[in-house]
Amino acid sequence: MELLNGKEISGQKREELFEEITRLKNNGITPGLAVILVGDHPASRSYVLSKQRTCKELGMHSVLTELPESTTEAELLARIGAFNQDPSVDGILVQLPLPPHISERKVIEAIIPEKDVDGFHPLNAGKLFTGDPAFVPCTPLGILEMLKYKNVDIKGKRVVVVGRSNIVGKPVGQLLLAEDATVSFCHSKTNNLAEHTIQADILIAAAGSAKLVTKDMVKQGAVVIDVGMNKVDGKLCGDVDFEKVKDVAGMITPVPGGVGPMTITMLMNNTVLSAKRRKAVKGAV
Ligand SMILES: Nc1nc2c(c(=O)[nH]1)N[C@@H](CN(C=O)c1ccc(C(=O)N[C@@H](CCC(=O)O)C(=O)O)cc1)CN2
Repeated sequence: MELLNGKEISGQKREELFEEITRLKNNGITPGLAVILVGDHPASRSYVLSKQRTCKELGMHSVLTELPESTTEAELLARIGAFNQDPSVDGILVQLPLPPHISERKVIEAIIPEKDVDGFHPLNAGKLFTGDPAFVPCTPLGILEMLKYKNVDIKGKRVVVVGRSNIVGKPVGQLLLAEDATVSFCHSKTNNLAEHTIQADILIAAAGSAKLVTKDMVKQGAVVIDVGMNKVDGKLCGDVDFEKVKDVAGMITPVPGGVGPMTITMLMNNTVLSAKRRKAVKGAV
Protein backbone atom coordinates (compact mmCIF):
# COMPACT_ATOMS: atom_id res chain seq x y z
CA MET A 1 0.00 0.00 0.00
CA GLU A 2 1.22 3.48 -0.89
CA LEU A 3 0.13 6.51 1.10
CA LEU A 4 -1.18 9.48 -0.90
CA ASN A 5 0.34 12.21 1.22
CA GLY A 6 -1.59 15.44 0.69
CA LYS A 7 0.94 17.53 2.58
CA GLU A 8 3.79 16.36 0.37
CA ILE A 9 1.88 16.79 -2.92
CA SER A 10 0.53 20.10 -1.74
CA GLY A 11 4.04 21.30 -0.84
CA GLN A 12 5.29 20.51 -4.36
CA LYS A 13 2.32 22.32 -5.96
CA ARG A 14 2.82 25.34 -3.68
CA GLU A 15 6.46 25.61 -4.79
CA GLU A 16 5.29 25.75 -8.42
CA LEU A 17 2.66 28.34 -7.53
CA PHE A 18 5.21 30.45 -5.65
CA GLU A 19 7.38 30.64 -8.77
CA GLU A 20 4.39 31.52 -10.93
CA ILE A 21 3.24 34.24 -8.52
CA THR A 22 6.75 35.69 -8.39
CA ARG A 23 6.75 35.90 -12.20
CA LEU A 24 3.33 37.59 -12.18
CA LYS A 25 4.44 40.06 -9.53
CA ASN A 26 7.48 40.92 -11.64
CA ASN A 27 4.94 41.82 -14.33
CA GLY A 28 3.05 44.08 -11.91
CA ILE A 29 0.28 41.59 -11.11
CA THR A 30 -0.36 40.39 -7.55
CA PRO A 31 -3.12 37.75 -7.38
CA GLY A 32 -5.67 38.71 -4.70
CA LEU A 33 -8.14 36.62 -2.73
CA ALA A 34 -11.05 37.89 -0.58
CA VAL A 35 -12.38 35.44 2.00
CA ILE A 36 -15.57 36.09 3.95
CA LEU A 37 -16.42 34.24 7.15
CA VAL A 38 -19.85 34.66 8.73
CA GLY A 39 -20.21 33.51 12.34
CA ASP A 40 -17.71 31.76 14.58
CA HIS A 41 -17.80 28.10 13.61
CA PRO A 42 -14.37 27.00 14.97
CA ALA A 43 -13.44 24.66 12.08
CA SER A 44 -14.47 27.27 9.47
CA ARG A 45 -12.42 29.88 11.30
CA SER A 46 -9.37 27.65 11.24
CA TYR A 47 -9.84 26.99 7.49
CA VAL A 48 -10.11 30.70 6.63
CA LEU A 49 -7.06 31.54 8.74
CA SER A 50 -5.18 28.79 6.95
CA LYS A 51 -6.26 30.26 3.59
CA GLN A 52 -5.04 33.68 4.62
CA ARG A 53 -1.73 32.28 5.93
CA THR A 54 -1.16 30.39 2.67
CA CYS A 55 -1.84 33.56 0.63
CA LYS A 56 0.82 35.37 2.68
CA GLU A 57 3.35 32.52 2.31
CA LEU A 58 2.91 32.57 -1.45
CA GLY A 59 3.13 36.37 -1.65
CA MET A 60 -0.49 36.91 -2.67
CA HIS A 61 -2.77 39.78 -1.65
CA SER A 62 -5.47 38.61 0.76
CA VAL A 63 -8.40 40.24 2.52
CA LEU A 64 -10.23 38.47 5.32
CA THR A 65 -13.67 39.77 6.30
CA GLU A 66 -15.06 38.33 9.52
CA LEU A 67 -18.75 39.06 10.05
CA PRO A 68 -20.95 38.25 13.06
CA GLU A 69 -23.50 35.42 13.00
CA SER A 70 -26.24 38.10 13.05
CA THR A 71 -25.16 39.49 9.64
CA THR A 72 -28.15 39.76 7.32
CA GLU A 73 -28.25 38.24 3.86
CA ALA A 74 -28.45 41.76 2.36
CA GLU A 75 -25.31 42.85 4.25
CA LEU A 76 -23.39 39.83 3.01
CA LEU A 77 -24.57 40.35 -0.58
CA ALA A 78 -23.42 43.99 -0.36
CA ARG A 79 -19.92 42.88 0.74
CA ILE A 80 -19.75 40.47 -2.17
CA GLY A 81 -20.91 43.23 -4.54
CA ALA A 82 -18.04 45.45 -3.37
CA PHE A 83 -15.45 42.69 -3.94
CA ASN A 84 -16.96 42.00 -7.39
CA GLN A 85 -15.98 45.59 -8.29
CA ASP A 86 -12.57 45.61 -6.55
CA PRO A 87 -9.76 45.29 -9.14
CA SER A 88 -7.25 44.10 -6.50
CA VAL A 89 -9.42 41.03 -5.87
CA ASP A 90 -9.22 38.14 -8.36
CA GLY A 91 -11.04 35.56 -6.28
CA ILE A 92 -13.92 35.72 -3.80
CA LEU A 93 -14.74 32.91 -1.39
CA VAL A 94 -17.52 32.80 1.17
CA GLN A 95 -16.75 30.07 3.70
CA LEU A 96 -19.46 27.41 3.98
CA PRO A 97 -21.58 26.49 5.84
CA LEU A 98 -23.47 29.75 6.33
CA PRO A 99 -25.88 30.50 9.20
CA PRO A 100 -29.36 29.12 8.42
CA HIS A 101 -30.96 32.55 7.82
CA ILE A 102 -28.71 33.18 4.79
CA SER A 103 -29.39 31.50 1.45
CA GLU A 104 -26.28 29.65 0.26
CA ARG A 105 -27.63 29.68 -3.26
CA LYS A 106 -28.14 33.46 -3.37
CA VAL A 107 -24.66 34.01 -1.97
CA ILE A 108 -22.98 31.69 -4.48
CA GLU A 109 -24.88 33.31 -7.34
CA ALA A 110 -23.90 36.81 -6.17
CA ILE A 111 -20.20 36.20 -6.84
CA ILE A 112 -19.40 37.05 -10.46
CA PRO A 113 -18.35 33.82 -12.26
CA GLU A 114 -14.99 35.41 -13.24
CA LYS A 115 -14.06 35.64 -9.52
CA ASP A 116 -15.74 32.41 -8.38
CA VAL A 117 -12.53 30.60 -7.41
CA ASP A 118 -14.60 28.03 -5.46
CA GLY A 119 -16.21 26.98 -8.75
CA PHE A 120 -19.64 26.81 -7.10
CA HIS A 121 -21.51 29.31 -9.32
CA PRO A 122 -24.05 27.54 -11.58
CA LEU A 123 -22.27 28.92 -14.66
CA ASN A 124 -18.98 27.33 -13.62
CA ALA A 125 -20.74 24.12 -12.53
CA GLY A 126 -22.44 24.03 -15.96
CA LYS A 127 -19.14 24.55 -17.74
CA LEU A 128 -17.66 21.58 -15.92
CA PHE A 129 -20.68 19.56 -17.08
CA THR A 130 -20.19 20.61 -20.72
CA GLY A 131 -16.45 19.97 -20.58
CA ASP A 132 -15.47 23.63 -20.85
CA PRO A 133 -14.38 24.29 -17.28
CA ALA A 134 -13.66 27.77 -15.99
CA PHE A 135 -13.20 27.21 -12.26
CA VAL A 136 -13.36 23.68 -10.89
CA PRO A 137 -14.16 23.27 -7.14
CA CYS A 138 -10.96 23.01 -5.10
CA THR A 139 -11.38 19.61 -3.42
CA PRO A 140 -12.17 17.73 -6.68
CA LEU A 141 -9.31 19.56 -8.40
CA GLY A 142 -7.02 18.55 -5.53
CA ILE A 143 -8.06 14.91 -5.93
CA LEU A 144 -7.24 15.01 -9.64
CA GLU A 145 -3.89 16.66 -8.87
CA MET A 146 -3.03 13.86 -6.40
CA LEU A 147 -3.96 11.13 -8.88
CA LYS A 148 -1.88 12.77 -11.62
CA TYR A 149 1.07 13.34 -9.27
CA LYS A 150 1.11 9.59 -8.55
CA ASN A 151 0.61 8.74 -12.25
CA VAL A 152 -2.61 6.87 -11.49
CA ASP A 153 -4.15 5.60 -14.71
CA ILE A 154 -7.65 7.11 -14.95
CA LYS A 155 -8.61 6.46 -18.58
CA GLY A 156 -11.11 3.61 -18.88
CA LYS A 157 -10.96 2.88 -15.14
CA ARG A 158 -14.02 2.32 -13.02
CA VAL A 159 -14.53 5.20 -10.59
CA VAL A 160 -17.15 4.95 -7.86
CA VAL A 161 -18.06 8.16 -6.02
CA VAL A 162 -19.90 7.74 -2.72
CA GLY A 163 -21.68 11.07 -2.10
CA ARG A 164 -23.41 13.52 -4.39
CA SER A 165 -22.77 16.99 -2.95
CA ASN A 166 -22.34 19.99 -5.26
CA ILE A 167 -18.97 20.72 -3.61
CA VAL A 168 -17.29 17.32 -3.98
CA GLY A 169 -19.30 14.30 -5.17
CA LYS A 170 -20.87 15.63 -8.37
CA PRO A 171 -17.90 17.72 -9.57
CA VAL A 172 -15.26 15.04 -8.88
CA GLY A 173 -17.35 12.60 -10.92
CA GLN A 174 -17.56 15.07 -13.83
CA LEU A 175 -13.86 15.82 -13.63
CA LEU A 176 -12.89 12.16 -13.81
CA LEU A 177 -15.44 11.51 -16.55
CA ALA A 178 -13.62 14.19 -18.55
CA GLU A 179 -10.45 12.13 -17.97
CA ASP A 180 -12.22 9.17 -19.64
CA ALA A 181 -13.05 7.20 -16.49
CA THR A 182 -16.28 5.20 -16.21
CA VAL A 183 -18.03 6.90 -13.33
CA SER A 184 -20.84 5.73 -11.00
CA PHE A 185 -22.40 7.76 -8.21
CA CYS A 186 -23.63 6.15 -5.00
CA HIS A 187 -25.38 7.87 -2.09
CA SER A 188 -27.41 7.34 1.05
CA LYS A 189 -30.30 5.76 -0.90
CA THR A 190 -28.13 3.34 -2.89
CA ASN A 191 -29.11 -0.30 -2.37
CA ASN A 192 -26.24 -2.67 -1.58
CA LEU A 193 -23.51 -0.04 -1.53
CA ALA A 194 -20.75 -2.66 -1.25
CA GLU A 195 -21.80 -4.27 -4.56
CA HIS A 196 -20.84 -1.00 -6.25
CA THR A 197 -17.77 0.00 -4.26
CA ILE A 198 -16.11 -3.43 -4.62
CA GLN A 199 -15.92 -2.84 -8.38
CA ALA A 200 -14.06 0.45 -8.11
CA ASP A 201 -10.52 0.87 -9.41
CA ILE A 202 -10.69 4.34 -7.88
CA LEU A 203 -13.04 4.76 -4.92
CA ILE A 204 -13.93 8.24 -3.70
CA ALA A 205 -15.62 8.40 -0.31
CA ALA A 206 -17.35 11.76 0.14
CA ALA A 207 -20.52 10.90 2.05
CA GLY A 208 -19.76 12.56 5.40
CA SER A 209 -20.29 9.34 7.34
CA ALA A 210 -17.49 8.13 9.63
CA LYS A 211 -15.86 4.82 8.60
CA LEU A 212 -18.66 4.05 6.13
CA VAL A 213 -16.23 2.28 3.79
CA THR A 214 -14.98 -0.96 5.34
CA LYS A 215 -12.36 -3.46 4.15
CA ASP A 216 -14.89 -5.85 2.58
CA MET A 217 -16.16 -3.02 0.33
CA VAL A 218 -12.81 -2.37 -1.37
CA LYS A 219 -11.22 -4.23 -4.28
CA GLN A 220 -7.65 -5.44 -3.80
CA GLY A 221 -5.27 -2.80 -5.17
CA ALA A 222 -7.88 -0.04 -5.50
CA VAL A 223 -6.98 3.63 -5.12
CA VAL A 224 -9.01 4.94 -2.17
CA ILE A 225 -9.60 8.67 -1.74
CA ASP A 226 -11.16 9.71 1.55
CA VAL A 227 -12.83 13.14 1.58
CA GLY A 228 -14.59 12.59 4.92
CA MET A 229 -13.98 15.02 7.77
CA ASN A 230 -15.92 13.58 10.72
CA LYS A 231 -15.40 14.09 14.42
CA VAL A 232 -15.72 10.90 16.49
CA ASP A 233 -15.05 11.17 20.24
CA GLY A 234 -13.39 14.51 19.53
CA LYS A 235 -11.01 12.92 17.01
CA LEU A 236 -10.97 13.62 13.26
CA CYS A 237 -11.76 10.60 11.11
CA GLY A 238 -12.62 10.03 7.47
CA ASP A 239 -15.36 8.12 5.64
CA VAL A 240 -12.99 5.16 5.28
CA ASP A 241 -11.94 2.69 7.97
CA PHE A 242 -8.30 3.53 7.24
CA GLU A 243 -6.57 1.05 9.57
CA LYS A 244 -8.28 -1.95 7.94
CA VAL A 245 -8.78 -0.68 4.37
CA LYS A 246 -5.07 0.13 4.01
CA ASP A 247 -4.39 -3.63 3.93
CA VAL A 248 -6.33 -4.07 0.67
CA ALA A 249 -5.89 -0.68 -1.03
CA GLY A 250 -3.11 -0.07 -3.56
CA MET A 251 -3.02 3.61 -2.60
CA ILE A 252 -4.96 5.47 0.08
CA THR A 253 -5.29 9.00 1.47
CA PRO A 254 -5.12 9.46 5.24
CA VAL A 255 -7.35 11.78 7.27
CA PRO A 256 -5.94 14.18 8.28
CA GLY A 257 -3.12 14.85 5.82
CA GLY A 258 -4.74 13.60 2.61
CA VAL A 259 -7.25 15.52 0.52
CA GLY A 260 -7.71 18.38 3.06
CA PRO A 261 -4.40 20.18 2.45
CA MET A 262 -4.94 19.95 -1.32
CA THR A 263 -8.20 21.95 -1.04
CA ILE A 264 -6.42 25.11 0.11
CA THR A 265 -3.58 24.69 -2.38
CA MET A 266 -6.01 24.39 -5.29
CA LEU A 267 -7.80 27.52 -4.08
CA MET A 268 -4.50 29.35 -4.51
CA ASN A 269 -4.16 27.72 -7.94
CA ASN A 270 -7.62 28.98 -8.97
CA THR A 271 -6.87 32.49 -7.70
CA VAL A 272 -3.65 32.63 -9.73
CA LEU A 273 -5.59 31.37 -12.77
CA SER A 274 -8.18 34.08 -12.25
CA ALA A 275 -5.51 36.78 -12.00
CA LYS A 276 -3.94 35.58 -15.25
CA ARG A 277 -7.27 35.46 -17.07
CA ARG A 278 -8.62 38.71 -15.75
CA LYS A 279 -5.49 40.65 -16.34
CA ALA A 280 -4.83 38.95 -19.70
CA VAL A 281 -1.15 38.31 -19.18
CA LYS A 282 0.33 37.63 -22.59
CA GLY A 283 1.18 33.94 -22.99
CA ALA A 284 0.44 33.17 -19.35
CA VAL A 285 -2.82 31.20 -19.62
N1 LIG B 1 -16.39 28.08 0.40
C1 LIG B 1 -15.97 26.85 0.75
N2 LIG B 1 -16.37 26.32 1.91
C2 LIG B 1 -15.95 25.08 2.25
C3 LIG B 1 -15.04 24.36 1.42
C4 LIG B 1 -14.65 24.95 0.20
O1 LIG B 1 -13.90 24.34 -0.62
N3 LIG B 1 -15.13 26.20 -0.09
N4 LIG B 1 -14.53 23.14 1.85
C5 LIG B 1 -14.71 22.71 3.22
C6 LIG B 1 -13.73 23.27 4.21
N5 LIG B 1 -12.34 23.47 3.75
C7 LIG B 1 -12.08 24.57 3.03
O2 LIG B 1 -12.76 25.54 2.99
C8 LIG B 1 -11.28 22.64 4.21
C9 LIG B 1 -11.51 21.51 4.95
C10 LIG B 1 -10.42 20.77 5.45
C11 LIG B 1 -9.13 21.16 5.22
C12 LIG B 1 -7.95 20.46 5.80
O3 LIG B 1 -6.82 20.75 5.48
N6 LIG B 1 -8.17 19.51 6.70
C13 LIG B 1 -7.08 18.87 7.44
C14 LIG B 1 -7.54 18.59 8.86
C15 LIG B 1 -7.89 19.83 9.60
C16 LIG B 1 -8.33 19.54 11.03
O4 LIG B 1 -7.55 19.00 11.78
O5 LIG B 1 -9.48 19.92 11.35
C17 LIG B 1 -6.68 17.57 6.78
O6 LIG B 1 -7.53 16.92 6.16
O7 LIG B 1 -5.51 17.22 6.89
C18 LIG B 1 -8.91 22.29 4.46
C19 LIG B 1 -9.97 23.02 3.97
C20 LIG B 1 -16.09 23.14 3.69
N7 LIG B 1 -16.34 24.50 3.41
